[in-house]
Amino acid sequence: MFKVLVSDPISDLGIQQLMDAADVQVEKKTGLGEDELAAIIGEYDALLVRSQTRVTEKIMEAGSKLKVVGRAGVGVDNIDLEAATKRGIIVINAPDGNTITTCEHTFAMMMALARHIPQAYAKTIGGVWDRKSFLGVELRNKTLGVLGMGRIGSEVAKRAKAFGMNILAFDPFLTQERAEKMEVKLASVDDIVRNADFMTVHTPLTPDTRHMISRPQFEVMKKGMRIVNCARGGIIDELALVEAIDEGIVAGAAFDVFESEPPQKDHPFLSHPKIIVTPHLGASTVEAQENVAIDVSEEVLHILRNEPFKNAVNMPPVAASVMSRLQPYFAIGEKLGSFAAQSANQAVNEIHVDYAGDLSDVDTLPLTRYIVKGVLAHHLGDENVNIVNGMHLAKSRDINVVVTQASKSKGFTNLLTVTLKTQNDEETLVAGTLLNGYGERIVQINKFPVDVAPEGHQILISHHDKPGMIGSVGTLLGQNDVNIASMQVGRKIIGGEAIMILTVDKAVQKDVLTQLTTLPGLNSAIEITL
Ligand SMILES: NC(=O)c1ccc[n+]([C@@H]2O[C@H](COP(=O)([O-])OP(=O)(O)OC[C@H]3O[C@@H](n4cnc5c(N)ncnc54)[C@H](O)[C@@H]3O)[C@@H](O)[C@H]2O)c1
Ligand SMILES: O=C(O)[C@H](O)COP(=O)(O)O
Repeated sequence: MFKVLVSDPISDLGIQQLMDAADVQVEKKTGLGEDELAAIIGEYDALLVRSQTRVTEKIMEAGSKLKVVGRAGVGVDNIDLEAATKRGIIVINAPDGNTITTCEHTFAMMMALARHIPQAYAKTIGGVWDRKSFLGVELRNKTLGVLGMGRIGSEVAKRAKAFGMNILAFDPFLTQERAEKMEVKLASVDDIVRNADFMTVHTPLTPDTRHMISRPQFEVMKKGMRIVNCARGGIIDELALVEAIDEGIVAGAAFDVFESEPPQKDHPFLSHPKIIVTPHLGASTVEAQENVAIDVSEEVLHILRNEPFKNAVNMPPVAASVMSRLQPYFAIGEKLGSFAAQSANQAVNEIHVDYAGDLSDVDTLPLTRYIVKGVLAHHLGDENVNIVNGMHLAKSRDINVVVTQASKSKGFTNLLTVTLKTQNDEETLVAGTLLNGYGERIVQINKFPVDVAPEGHQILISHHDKPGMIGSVGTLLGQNDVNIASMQVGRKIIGGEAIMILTVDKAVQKDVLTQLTTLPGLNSAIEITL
């Protein structure tokens, strides 16, 4: 039974599939401090959060069973990604579910700013009928500068066009071609600052974007600018903004987010007549909360059940087209890695993976992660390695991961060859393929061609090719109550070196392997479990 802790308010409807899953127990405990969370996290396999819970290194350290942190939303700045990656904790988010909702909130803020709605509301309900103080401006024919043209920024630009606005857009990844397609004008930050009437930011908070609008930008800013921030506090320098408003450069600002949340009671935004604020409500609609919770619950289930999942924040994204080509190979890739590590059973210096045939023209990194996981898990334990931290663990142990593509596929439609180089410059090679209609097959072990299904308990025997070997191995295993399900023999030349690979029904005792090595002509016997 997997235990999932929900530590922020997350939509019940959205997490219904987790609550309904027979193998999952969901517990909700919101409002916990770091120490309180660290004290209980050890019991849980998954943690679901929004932006309130700070998932710090201390919490991950205490989360000995933690496999995944699911963020029901976009921003993961409340999660220590480096600490998660180091420990193999997968961090996933729900990047699409709240895009429209946040875009609509941006518009609500822009309209409220243009028409002084919060200020007018406050006065009206206070009994003052003031029709003079709140002269607004239209959006029509105004220029809107959009900084960050990702999911939300693009939707904002689309809607702003419907309001008759002209759009200046800046994003390091926005090409001229895409800008034209979206009917926006590609601009620099400086162009926007100097020419826009309204400006809205939709970037993440990074070292690059922190205070990207600060004193130098305010100094050259078009007079009367109105600024909206529904992205992250800190993109716009808060103190410099207040100064710019007081100096008459900026006409007003609408902020949903703060450099520190919640803001201190004496934060200058909270009492400024030209600044309107909401308490980080950008994603707070019924629809968005349901969407993000559904998305994140689905992925958490996949991860807990060891099923392939789409994207993790602490791994590079994989295009759906690449994923659909690679996914069928994940299981055999991991098994080949594990088989190679178990048969080498020595410290590994290099993991060399060669992809051929169908796998020669696709970005195979996600598949390599499974192979590396398979190799390392034999030495480090299944619970300590996964596809998120495998590459990191290999690097930290000075294990080179070398990938080649497009070598000969030896007649197979697809061929994965894993070669482990070990300390004494020895090599262990295992190659496998997915055979149409027959599934996974190991087709080569070291220099010997074989045809073996990689599953269950196997015994890999190295021996001299001579009459009676199969019989003596079979007899000895029979005497020890080990039932053989299948057997394959591989050799290069008659009477030379050979290998035997047996699939047996249960784990083999160590002393049975020792007895096998006493048989005349038998060099080694290794048990391999897949
Ligand atoms: N207020 C809320 O409740 C709320 C809700 C959802 C998202 N957000 C925040 O909104 C922001 C945008 O979300 P999104 O889903 O559109 O993300 P996104 O990843 O789709 O888009 C972000 C864009 O910013 C661009 N960018 C990065 N650095 C930049 C720079 N220096 N200058 C200009 N552009 C830069 C990226 O290229 C990308 O296109 C994030 O910070 C997210 O956390 C806030
Ligand atoms: O990054 C996000 O998704 C937003 O900031 C929403 O945060 P929330 O889930 O805490 O509302």
